[in-house]
Amino acid sequence: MSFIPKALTIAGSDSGGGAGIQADLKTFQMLDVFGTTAITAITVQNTLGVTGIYDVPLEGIAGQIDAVMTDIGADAVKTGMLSQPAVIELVAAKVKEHGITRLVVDPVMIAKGGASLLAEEAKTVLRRVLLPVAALVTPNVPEAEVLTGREISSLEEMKIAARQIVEEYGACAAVVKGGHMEGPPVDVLYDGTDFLLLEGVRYETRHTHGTGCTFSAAAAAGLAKGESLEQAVKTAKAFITCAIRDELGIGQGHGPTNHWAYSRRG
Ligand SMILES: Nc1ncnc2c1ncn2[C@@H]1O[C@H](COP(=O)(O)OP(=O)(O)O)[C@@H](O)[C@H]1O
Ligand SMILES: Cc1ncc(COP(=O)(O)O)c(N)n1
Repeated sequence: MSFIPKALTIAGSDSGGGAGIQADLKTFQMLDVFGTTAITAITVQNTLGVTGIYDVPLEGIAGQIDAVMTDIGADAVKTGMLSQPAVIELVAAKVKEHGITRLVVDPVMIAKGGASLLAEEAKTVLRRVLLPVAALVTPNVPEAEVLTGREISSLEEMKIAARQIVEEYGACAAVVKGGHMEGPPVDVLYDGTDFLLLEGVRYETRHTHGTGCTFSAAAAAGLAKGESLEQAVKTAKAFITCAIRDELGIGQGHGPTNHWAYSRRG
């Protein structure tokens, strides 16, 4: 039997299928990685927004992580919605306990519809305990502003934020995503030594629900396959660009992206 790369996502469930655990699993599958899950919260969600959040008890989250790691294992792990400080502390402890090194942290804070997915007091905990064990952190610009306490309105300021996340908070690398900036969406990777700009084309569409989840899951899939960080984020950028470009038109609000598009591209 040939080697099957495996990735674990620790994140929230999106009943609408576009973000969270569902986006992560679809992305892993399309990139030939076997996906496993530890669900942190169940959101009642569709393309119009989030109308309920049910947190999974800590023992349940710990149990899922242990069940996966002690049997199946994971070549990479990613985190999404962690919602509460105690969940972040637990995940950081489990990362150390299981010796997880390829950890992608997507610091999910607010859903596209505006619902808060991370408690206010959790933001400092995230910075203090999870960033130091991350191989890659993938904030969008508003998340990078919260993490660094800086306003970001230019490419230069995105670079400063990416460097701060690595040099001050201890992550191995950070990519600050430019989807919320004006003009072409450029993402900035800092790996502790060099900057890499991931250039993109902006598509005018409202179907961008789950773009951050999908990007970070694709990066985790690349790391699970043993790709270099640079290769993994380049593939992630291509994957999300195709997924936004070939919109599905599902739902009445911010619809999901197209997880088939990258492998079906011409
Ligand atoms: N309209 C768009 N067209 C093309 N790429 C986009 C668009 N919006 C976001 N992206 C890309 O999708 C990814 C996620 O972007 P972003 O919106 O910044 O994060 P999040 O989904 O976490 O808010 C990034 O690679 C970004 O450059
Ligand atoms: C369970 C869950 N996790 C993450 C997001 C963020 O995704 P987005 O910012 O693209 O709406 C979400 N809406 N729901």
